[in-house]
Amino acid sequence: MEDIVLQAAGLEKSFGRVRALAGGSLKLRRGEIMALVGDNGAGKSTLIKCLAGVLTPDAGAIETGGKRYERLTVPQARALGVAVVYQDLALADHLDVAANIWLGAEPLKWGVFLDRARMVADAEKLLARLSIRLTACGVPVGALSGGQRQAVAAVRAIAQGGRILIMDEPTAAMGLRESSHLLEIMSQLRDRGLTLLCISHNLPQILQVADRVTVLRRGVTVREEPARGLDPLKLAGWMSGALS
Ligand SMILES: Nc1ncnc2c1ncn2[C@@H]1O[C@H](COP(=O)(O)OP(=O)(O)OP(=O)(O)O)[C@@H](O)[C@H]1O
Repeated sequence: MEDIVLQAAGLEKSFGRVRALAGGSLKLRRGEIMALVGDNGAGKSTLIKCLAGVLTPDAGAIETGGKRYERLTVPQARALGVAVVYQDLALADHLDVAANIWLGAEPLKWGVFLDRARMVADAEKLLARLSIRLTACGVPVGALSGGQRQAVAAVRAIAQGGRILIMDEPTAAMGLRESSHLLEIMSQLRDRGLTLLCISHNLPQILQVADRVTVLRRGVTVREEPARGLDPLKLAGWMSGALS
């Protein structure tokens, strides 16, 4: 049976005269990587912002956690486990891995003092549970590679309750080795039962890890396909409209 964790249907959103979304839909299953693809301006960012509660759709609905929402606020989306791992990552470079994982949700001793020992122990436990190997937890994140930083941002989202992770171009500006490390981490997170929705322009690369692909064209979801064996050229054809 399909285990749907989030479903969006008929989402519409206009900015003045620009129709960014005109029928965006999406179905996310537990423990899958869904690639969200489309040409520039197809509405991908607008769609994920609606899911994360950053934008209010003009029409359509989002179903998650057994309820239907016509609008979500950011705190509501977070409480429902929807977390965006932003491209700029919003990490504190001078703080170490453990401090970044618990940033804004630090464990306290006697309700007042920062419980550093617990912070490190919990971070290490979580990384081990997710099978993510990073340099020691005491290293400032400013010294990590792009892939490792992205992993820290994803782990932070999970530590703070994220179950559906939205990643916008996670491997953009990364070298080959770094991006393949990150793709590996994404697969591990999927194998631990997390759901990943990932915007990507790099079709051959995202097809290496995605389970399914949603194609947006001019604000409309035109395809939802299994990723296995999908030809990137065919995918590009659906994106541009050269193939219907
Ligand atoms: N805040 C905004 N104000 C006005 N127009 C906007 C705004 N946000 C998005 N748009 C427009 O909506 C359309 C869809 O934009 P969106 O950023 O969602 O597309 P995208 O698929 O993410 O594109 P890209 O791959 O280039 O990031 C575009 O025409 C864009 O210019």
